[in-house]
Amino acid sequence: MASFPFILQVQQGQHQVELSYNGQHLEFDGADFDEPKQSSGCLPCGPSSATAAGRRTIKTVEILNVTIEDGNSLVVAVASPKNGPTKESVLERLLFQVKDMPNAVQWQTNVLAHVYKDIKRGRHFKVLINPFGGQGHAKRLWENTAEPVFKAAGCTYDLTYTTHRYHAKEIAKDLNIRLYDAVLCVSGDGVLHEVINGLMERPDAVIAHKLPVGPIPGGSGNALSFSLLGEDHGNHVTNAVLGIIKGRAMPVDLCSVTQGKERYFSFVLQSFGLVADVDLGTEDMRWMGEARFTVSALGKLLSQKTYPCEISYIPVETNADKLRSAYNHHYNQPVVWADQTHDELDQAHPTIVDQFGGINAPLQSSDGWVTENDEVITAVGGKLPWASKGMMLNPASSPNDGLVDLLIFPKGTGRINGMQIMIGTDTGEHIYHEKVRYMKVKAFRLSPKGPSGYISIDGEHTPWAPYQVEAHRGLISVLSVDGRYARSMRE
Ligand SMILES: Nc1ncnc2c1ncn2[C@@H]1O[C@H](COP(=O)(O)OP(=O)(O)OP(=O)(O)O)[C@@H](O)[C@H]1O
Repeated sequence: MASFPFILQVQQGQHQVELSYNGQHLEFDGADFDEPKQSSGCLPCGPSSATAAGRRTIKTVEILNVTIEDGNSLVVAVASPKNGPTKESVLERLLFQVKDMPNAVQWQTNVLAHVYKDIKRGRHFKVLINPFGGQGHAKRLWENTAEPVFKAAGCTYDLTYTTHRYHAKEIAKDLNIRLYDAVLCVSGDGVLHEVINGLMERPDAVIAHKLPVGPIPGGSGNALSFSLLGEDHGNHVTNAVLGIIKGRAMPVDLCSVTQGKERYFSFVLQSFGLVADVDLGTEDMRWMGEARFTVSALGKLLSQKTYPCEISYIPVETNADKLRSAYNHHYNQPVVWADQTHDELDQAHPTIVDQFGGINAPLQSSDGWVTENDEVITAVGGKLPWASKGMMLNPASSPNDGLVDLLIFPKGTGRINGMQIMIGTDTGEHIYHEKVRYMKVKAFRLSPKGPSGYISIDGEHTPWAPYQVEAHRGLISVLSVDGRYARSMRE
């Protein structure tokens, strides 16, 4: 391979421009990005970030494609942060006139080989769109924002609009997985939950569970998207698409949830009490978008309603400061990708066996179970830091530590403490509040004692009956550029 920097002289109208790629950045020297013609064909129109000297720098991860078009145009397609407070990425097509075609073709080949060094270029996706997710904007988000970015990157796809509940699950169960590099859901977490459960229920789950998934935020909560992209970018469609095009398969744990004779796989939250009420009891507030969760949670915290239950768990760490140290230690370790690790499901172990026996097995004292009979405001197990925008319930969550985060707001919290805790969930600081219990557990079992109420598994309404949860390491993979979730705990 040629050595860095790869340099190409091109023309941009009257300007002579030098394109220089050094393996980390692409630098444009002499370009004038202020003229609208330079972003012709961009969807949406690209921002200007030219400096006085006509220099501009684009990171490798932001480069989608380099194409030669109309015989003598070199087009560099990028998705980079726009100027302004949100720093949301936007698609731009930067257009130059080629002066020396053989050199331009060589430059294109060298740059693309490096930009897509560890990742397949021109991936083919199965795309599922829930036209009714969130506030019903998923179709528009796909057509106006996501699709142009995939096209610019040379990706292709088969598209299906979900027409009914469980449609995504049916599709995942029947999908010819060999055709696709990933399944993408333009939806909330509910459709992703269906896809994951569809893949896990297949007779060939041993192979199917390896098909990566990718969220494109089109629901109300978008917990996976926020966890991947962070508080500021979780709702940004172009950022999500960039992560899908340039990401690698990151191993992500699934929780096995057993209830009666059923088993579900959960990747977001298993909630009881207030959080389940907020999740499932606010359908009539869907018009509010993600604000429905905050508004409803506030009302319910003020009411101080409690829910009797028995909770058993196998604790691993119950101290919030120690959880933060462990989080930071782990966060600084090198990333491990799905193709560099083994999970529990392989030809030698073709089914997932719950180490702690599931809901119908007696609790073994040798496993270290602790049991509490009490009333709680809410008890939530989970595997993702963010539950929605401004609601970081499980800040110590890790994609693949093989453990479940368990959060309990006990009875008697009081309104003032309740308000402080609620404010704390914005940044995850609630876990340090004296009235909050937050821990890592190997498994937990929750038996509701009240007459009726909500239990939510990833936003799905499940029966009012005892359930048991344990995590299984790296059972699915999610496309990610960073190989870890966005930072959710302070250093
Ligand atoms: N065409 C459809 N008609 C009715 N329901 C649908 C349709 N397509 C999907 N669904 C159901 O909608 C549910 C919620 O979908 P989704 O997760 O996309 O949105 P959401 O609930 O707004 O988002 P979030 O889970 O982030 O809160 C899914 O469980 C799915 O079964």
